[in-house]
Amino acid sequence: MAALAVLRSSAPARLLSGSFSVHRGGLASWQHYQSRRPFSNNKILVELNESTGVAVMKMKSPPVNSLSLDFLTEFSISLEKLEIDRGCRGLILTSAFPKIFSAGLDITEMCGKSAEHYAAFWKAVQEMWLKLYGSNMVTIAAVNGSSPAGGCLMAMCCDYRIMADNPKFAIGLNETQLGIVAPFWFKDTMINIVGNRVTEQSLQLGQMYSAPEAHKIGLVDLLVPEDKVQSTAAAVMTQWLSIPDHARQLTKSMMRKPTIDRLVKQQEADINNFVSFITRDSIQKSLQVYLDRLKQKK
Ligand SMILES: CCCCCCCC/C=C\C/C=C/C(=O)SCCNC(=O)CCNC(=O)[C@H](O)C(C)(C)COP(=O)(O)OP(=O)(O)OC[C@H]1O[C@@H](n2cnc3c(N)ncnc32)[C@H](O)[C@@H]1OP(=O)(O)O
Repeated sequence: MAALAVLRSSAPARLLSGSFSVHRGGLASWQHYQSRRPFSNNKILVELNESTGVAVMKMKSPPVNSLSLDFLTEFSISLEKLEIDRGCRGLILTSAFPKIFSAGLDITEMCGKSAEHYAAFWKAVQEMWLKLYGSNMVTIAAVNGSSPAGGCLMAMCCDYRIMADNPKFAIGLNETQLGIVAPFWFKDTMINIVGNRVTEQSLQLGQMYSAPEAHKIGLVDLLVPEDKVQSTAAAVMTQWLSIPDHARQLTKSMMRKPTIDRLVKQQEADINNFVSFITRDSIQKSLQVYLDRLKQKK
């Protein structure tokens, strides 16, 4: 968080616009952030409304917004651009697809690849978490569909979660169902929202909660009809932005810094842990079985 605060105060918006090709239009128009990365297929659509200072980030990686290395890299770059843009104070994170917010980490990135690939992938997952959980902006997740594991983590990183009131949509950290283990920083993020007891049970069982259940345990803050998710997110954002930025940001930092520092202090060790865990034959087998089942369910 401290690192992001420094970035924000030291990079003038003019410089940002120049280096990242941010095109500014009239007051009422939406701005489109175009990524220049050659490998980018624009899996993330970002629209910044200059008059409100609110950006809407829509995940758009078919079919299910799984978090691949490319996706995560593009996500972190997009987020960093917004973070250092003084004209942007709030971020609404949502999905371009009805029914799916995000399917979580892309399982194919964790199967049958090299140790180097796993290390790069895990670093990208860490970066996504550090940037989103440590953001100075007001962040609101407009959860318009199911959101297992890494998808749930993204929503949990936000300051407030609004979910579509549909019992068919589920959210939770289901890692144990795949035969894997949610890392300590996933666990800490959940504890900070729902407390130790609920987290322990959820993680052991790999529990997915329907939208009403998630609301009941406090994993999501508000349930609204599917067609009201975006408008409600905008309305809640207005409330949050009425608080002076410096006071809100310092409070957020005070609450989240210990959790963030814990990973920052052992980022390399956490990558090594992940690589040695995911390369075990038994873990590779579990993931492959899970993936095959997913593909066969149709
Ligand atoms: C000792 C301590 C050591 C610590 C080490 C730490 C290790 C921790 C490692 C990792 C943490 C992991 C985090 C994760 O996020 S794992 C991912 C968990 N995600 C899931 O379980 C979601 C699985 N998907 C679903 O449940 C469903 O797909 C759905 C509800 C998201 C959507 O359902 P539906 O609309 O019916 O779509 P399909 O199921 O038909 O899927 C379409 C298509 O997409 C593929 N797919 C789905 N999810 C993923 C995914 N997460 N990754 C890759 N691919 C995915 C699916 O297979 C279909 O493919 P197709 O048949 O080829 O079309």
